Amino acid sequence: MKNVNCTLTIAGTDPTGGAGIQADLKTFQELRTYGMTVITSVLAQNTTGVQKVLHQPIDLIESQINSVISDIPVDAFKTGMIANLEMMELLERKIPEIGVPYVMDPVMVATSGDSLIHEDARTFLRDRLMPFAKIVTPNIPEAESLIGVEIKTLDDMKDAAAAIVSRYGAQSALVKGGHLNDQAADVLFDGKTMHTFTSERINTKNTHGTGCTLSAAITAYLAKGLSLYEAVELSKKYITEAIRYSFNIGKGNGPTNHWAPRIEG
Ligand SMILES: Nc1ncnc2c1ncn2[C@@H]1O[C@H](COP(=O)(O)OP(=O)(O)O)[C@@H](O)[C@H]1O
Ligand SMILES: Cc1ncc(COP(=O)(O)O)c(N)n1
Repeated sequence: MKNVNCTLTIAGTDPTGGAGIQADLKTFQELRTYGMTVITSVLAQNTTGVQKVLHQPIDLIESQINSVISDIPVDAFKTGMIANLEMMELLERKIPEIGVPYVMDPVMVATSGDSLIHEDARTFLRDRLMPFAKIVTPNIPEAESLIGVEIKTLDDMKDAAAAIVSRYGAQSALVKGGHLNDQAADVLFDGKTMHTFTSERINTKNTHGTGCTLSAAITAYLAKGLSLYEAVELSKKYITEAIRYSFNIGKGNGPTNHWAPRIEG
């Protein structure tokens, strides 16, 4: 019998370690799961933005997934940056094969403002991959792009979460309020009930990788067998402390601190 819960992220990289695969792996590790990675795109990026991108060949992405699932049972997995249509078509085949709770972080634009996904792939992500998701975790610009409506208030966020579930078939949607000015409230609609998770807004520019970290934490907690509500509640606490004690390094938006949630309880 295996003695650890196993997590997998399918995403792009960040050599400065703040976002993407690297943030996911740190989160998986801190939350005491066995973290694994499939790399979709290799990026040259840092706290100031994205300098270069190389998408991996589709057959190499498929082989990485096969290497993992033919050997080690995955308990929950997430996707982050899936840059183009070909990668999404591959994932449409592979997600049901992986067959465990799937967390979709619909990554579109980095904190720096750089676009991380081709325009034509957004529709595919929404219409073909979203129905597989146990939870999809858009930030406000991503939710606006998904439903085509502007989001300015908490009520708009709730409407967006409900629309994502009812229109596009995700089991649940967490619309994150990090981009609203006066609050750090996230809204979860689980198909039946609307929940709001609120924390104080921390006055910092160091928010590089916050979305990656939050969705990786949800994946880890789901892998450990927690309910969706518990997974989101604990992940919100994790990201709040990781932002509160974020590292003041780099010339742009610094990274989150993965030790903080543990040190501070
Ligand atoms: N300044 C902040 N203070 C506290 N929480 C924040 C802050 N900025 C973002 N968050 C939280 O971090 C998580 C990621 O949110 P967000 O920044 O909206 O996503 P993304 O990184 O995908 O753009 C959410 O739980 C959000 O509420
Ligand atoms: C490879 C990769 N994936 C995702 C993000 C988004 O990061 P954020 O969590 O700051 O929105 C990123 N900057 N790089």
